[in-house]
Amino acid sequence: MERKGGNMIPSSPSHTPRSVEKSVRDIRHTEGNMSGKHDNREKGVNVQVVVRCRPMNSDEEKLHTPVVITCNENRREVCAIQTVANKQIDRSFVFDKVFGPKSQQRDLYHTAVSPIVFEVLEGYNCTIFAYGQTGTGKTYTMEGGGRKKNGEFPSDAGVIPRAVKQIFDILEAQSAEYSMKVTFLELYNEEITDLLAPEEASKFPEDKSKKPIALMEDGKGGVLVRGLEEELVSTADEIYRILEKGSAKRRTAETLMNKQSSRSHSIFSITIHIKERTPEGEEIIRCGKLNLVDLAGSENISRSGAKDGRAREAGEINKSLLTLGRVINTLVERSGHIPYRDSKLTRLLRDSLGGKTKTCIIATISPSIHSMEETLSTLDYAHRAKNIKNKPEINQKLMKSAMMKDLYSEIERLKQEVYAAREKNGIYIPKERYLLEEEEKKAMAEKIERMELDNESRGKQMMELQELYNSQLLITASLTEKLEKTEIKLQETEHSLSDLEEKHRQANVTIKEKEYLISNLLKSEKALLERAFDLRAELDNAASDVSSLFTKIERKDKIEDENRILVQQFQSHLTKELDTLHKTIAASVTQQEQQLKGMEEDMQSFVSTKAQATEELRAALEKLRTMYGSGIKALDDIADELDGNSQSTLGHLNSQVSKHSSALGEFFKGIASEAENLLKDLEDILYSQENKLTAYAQQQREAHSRAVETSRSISNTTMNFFDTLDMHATKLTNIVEEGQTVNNKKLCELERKFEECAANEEKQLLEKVAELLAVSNARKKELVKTAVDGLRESAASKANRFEQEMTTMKDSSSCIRDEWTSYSKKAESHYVEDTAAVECGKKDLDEVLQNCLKKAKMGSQQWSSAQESLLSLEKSNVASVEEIVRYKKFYSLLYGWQFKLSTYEWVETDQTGRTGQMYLMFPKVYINA
Ligand SMILES: Nc1ncnc2c1ncn2[C@@H]1O[C@H](COP(=O)(O)OP(=O)(O)OP(=O)(O)O)[C@@H](O)[C@H]1O
Repeated sequence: MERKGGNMIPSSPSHTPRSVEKSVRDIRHTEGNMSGKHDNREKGVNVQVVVRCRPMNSDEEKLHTPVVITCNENRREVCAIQTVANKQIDRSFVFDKVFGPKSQQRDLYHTAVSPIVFEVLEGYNCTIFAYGQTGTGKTYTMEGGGRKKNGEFPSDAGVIPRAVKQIFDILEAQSAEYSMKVTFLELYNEEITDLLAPEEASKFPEDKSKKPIALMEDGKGGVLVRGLEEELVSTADEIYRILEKGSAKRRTAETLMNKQSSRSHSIFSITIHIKERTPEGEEIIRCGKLNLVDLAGSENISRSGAKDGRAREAGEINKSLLTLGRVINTLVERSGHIPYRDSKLTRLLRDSLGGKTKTCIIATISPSIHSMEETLSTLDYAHRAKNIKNKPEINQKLMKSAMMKDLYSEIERLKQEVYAAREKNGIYIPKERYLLEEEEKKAMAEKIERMELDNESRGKQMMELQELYNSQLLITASLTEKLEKTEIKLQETEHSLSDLEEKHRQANVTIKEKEYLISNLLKSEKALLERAFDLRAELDNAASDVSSLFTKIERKDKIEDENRILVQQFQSHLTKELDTLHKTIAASVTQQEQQLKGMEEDMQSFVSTKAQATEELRAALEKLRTMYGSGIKALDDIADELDGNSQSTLGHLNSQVSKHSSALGEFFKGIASEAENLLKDLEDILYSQENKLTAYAQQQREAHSRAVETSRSISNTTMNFFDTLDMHATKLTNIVEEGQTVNNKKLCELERKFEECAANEEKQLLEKVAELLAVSNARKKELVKTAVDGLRESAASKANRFEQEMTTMKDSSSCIRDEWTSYSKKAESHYVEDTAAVECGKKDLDEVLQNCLKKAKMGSQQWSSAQESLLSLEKSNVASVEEIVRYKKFYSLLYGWQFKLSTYEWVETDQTGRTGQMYLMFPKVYINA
């Protein structure tokens, strides 16, 4: 097979001005206008963003550095576990592809890069960026491990060698005619260096291995890298050689983070030209380009530890990266002007960011907690970049004949240049270098002129100085004399100097001591200041404590007010209750009085009835007496008559006597029944009186017991109320006491703390400071003390007032209680007395009644016995009269009848002590024998 790459005419559509001019000049036969691709061009294709997390390195593993990044390749998610203020905040990001720490170079390449390579071979321009913090594996991902000694393809080979190998493999498999060339440049401090340029003496002696390359606008919005070396490659091995060559030239600076960290951006470009044949048999060239960009570390420059000389370097790296960020932001936000021109990096990659190129960004991150900040910023950056839209277009295919024609004319032009140079028998110098040298020459001539003028003025100065020298010699002679004198003096002075030196040394020692003291003082001042701040914070705390105390006091006041209101309510309630009690008692007293009055009236009416009955009894007795008198008289008359007419009227007498005797018997019967009725009435009256009295006594007892019950219940309620009041008062006192103790404790604590602090500080400070501090402490102490005292006083006065109030309340309540107790005692004693008096009265009355009854019974018995005796007497009389009439007719004249009345006296004493008398007279009949 013919070595296709070698047969191809090298052409670079973008790296050299010539090739670009050519490509623009050519009439292009455009392919790839298929509808899908056309759509992509219209809508735009998002930049593909891939995240790769490196594994923990040996140092991190040794130190057991915590892992804060987790990668979920299936869900294409990266999760950052962040702890802010003891709270775990997880942030997750989703990307087009995610590769975890265990991912292999091969996996990443096949999943993310291989499809891009196919697109390159289709004729697209594609760019792969590696973006991330230093040491996260950008270079590892792009370049990978070194080539193995036996020439094998290593397993850790990166994207670049794999891409080249894949391209070769595909093209070989297609047996296509192609050529592949690579360029490798570095952007460092905004300067472009060709990493593939041959080693040659440069006009920059400080960096011989590199020559600066300019960026040029092509006038059509594109950028050209002028004079960039392009190397033709035909095997993967060649790629390694080129990479090694380029890497050796890359500038690396040792930072604190990664000893091999790259501080420059590198762009490795592969351009492929593939020869094709049209159906018409015409040869055309398909062109694709792959840019592989390894950006500089994205970390914060201050953290990387770069110093002094690297400041510019850092600035420039940042300039490129910052501009890249700004370009991405502007593209994402679609906010007007895109600042491509602000840095060389963005100028070079312009087409890859929002242009016709297909772009993929590989963001590399570290899983370590120490890189958390940078990792998050990388993830944010990459996530934002996902929204960039490019409008990829297939490069126009060149016709081989047109290309050949162009190349021939180019060769012709170059030939003419060489010829012209040869004709002049000299060395051909490019115009720019000539102009530069001319300028240098001019500058040199000006410099020489300036130096001549300078020389002249220096000669004049020399003359002046000679004169001055002569005069100075004279002066020196006089001065030598003086010197001698001075030397003597000097010796003296030396002595004193040594003294002084000694003193100086001592002074130095003193100064050192003082310096030490001053530094100590400064330290103490600083400590003091810190302490002052602490104190201020503590004072603030104390103030807040005091304010909380005030709030507590206010709360206490409020409670006191509420208590006062409660006491007032209680007072009014008590007054009301007392009023009601007073009224009840008054009502009961009036009721009792009324009952007593009623009783008195009843008694009076009873007494008057009794008096009346007695009167009636007396009148009846009087009547009886007169009746007896008249009866006796009539008997006397009869006896007289009998005496006178005994003889004549003996028979008549007999009948008359029997008549009289029956009349007398009836009369006695009537009197007896009357007396019996009278006595019965008396008895009834007395019984009814007794019943009434019993009922009244019962009523009185019930009323009294009711009154006593009411009084007792009121007393109990009042007692309970007093107990509740007492309990509340005790509770309140306890609360106040507790509050006071807490206040006292806090205040004591504050005082103690303050005194401790002050004592500690006093010890630490020097005398002067101690004095000042003492003064300020005293002032502060006084302030605090006055504040504390004031607080204490106010708290104590409030507590005193409260206690006073409580005592007054207690006093008044105990006074009321005493009064109440004495009143209830009095009422009870009155009740007892009244009950006793009533009982006594009732007893007396009972006794009187019993006496009355007894006497009435006795009266009635006597009356009935008198009646019986009278009747029996009457019968015996009748019998005797009959006897006399019958058997002793003669002797009757000799004997006379004699009646005598025996009197019964009944004395009674009533309640008032008055005595009344009742007389009952019974006739006694004696027969004078
Ligand atoms: N995925 C990975 N697997 C194994 N080792 C890795 C991986 N990624 C990075 N490393 C190792 O980490 C170290 C640093 O990687 P590398 O030099 O590629 O970082 P970098 O991002 O390119 O740094 P700089 O910005 O300084 O160029 C290297 O020793 C590399 O071998």
